[in-house]
Amino acid sequence: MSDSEEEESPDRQLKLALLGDGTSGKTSLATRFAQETFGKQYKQTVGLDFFLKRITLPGNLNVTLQVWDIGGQTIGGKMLDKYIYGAQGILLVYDITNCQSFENLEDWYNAVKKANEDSETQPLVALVGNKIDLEHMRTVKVDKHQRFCQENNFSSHFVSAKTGDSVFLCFQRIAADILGIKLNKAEMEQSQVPILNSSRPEESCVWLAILQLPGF
Ligand SMILES: Nc1nc2c(ncn2[C@@H]2O[C@H](COP(=O)(O)OP(=O)(O)OP(=O)(O)O)[C@@H](O)[C@H]2O)c(=O)[nH]1
Repeated sequence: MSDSEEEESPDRQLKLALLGDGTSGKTSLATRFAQETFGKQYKQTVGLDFFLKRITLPGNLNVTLQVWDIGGQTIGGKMLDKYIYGAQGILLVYDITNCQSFENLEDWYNAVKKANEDSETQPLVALVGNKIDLEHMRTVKVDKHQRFCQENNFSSHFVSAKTGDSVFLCFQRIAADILGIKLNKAEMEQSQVPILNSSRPEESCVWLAILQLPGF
């Protein structure tokens, strides 16, 4: 066998876009996932931020996730279409303690449909209820969340960027769904625990760049 035949095949690359109202926790989810950090201080995303993280799915499949953290203020802006375009996965993020952030997902989803109206393939869409550490302040009923998922064929996720609860699992499930890979129960349970104290040496995390685009 020649050297080239022995070389590993290149990583799969997936583009995932985080959409939703300002303060729903998109940047916090991206940084929790890609950097295993959390900041209490709110700093509005202007335009978009961009993160990369490499994960390994069952079957030793290395996947590099490009996470596009799109600022909540971009809704209605002329760049939003371009940010969404080409994403294989969309995470519609809301804050479970903020009804308005849930109601406004309809507008975000419309923007996704518009950006993809000429595409042959449609992105996989996931509904992500964030801030489950604040369960006692929940104002968006789980029923409502589930109904929205069923009506639109979204996958369903509840996470906390603050504690890390289910954040890795959320990204892992979405990547696996896009690639048609089934995760078994053990794999899902392993990823569900808060990632605050776990070390995952097999994953390398590269924070690439922060693009701050004018006009929003
Ligand atoms: N308690 C709690 N607070 C959170 C969580 N996720 C985010 N926050 C807080 O919510 C605020 C907003 O979080 P961001 O991640 O900046 O929100 P965003 O959706 O990126 O906001 P934009 O940049 O305006 O689009 C910050 O003060 C975070 O610390 C969470 O899971 N639990």
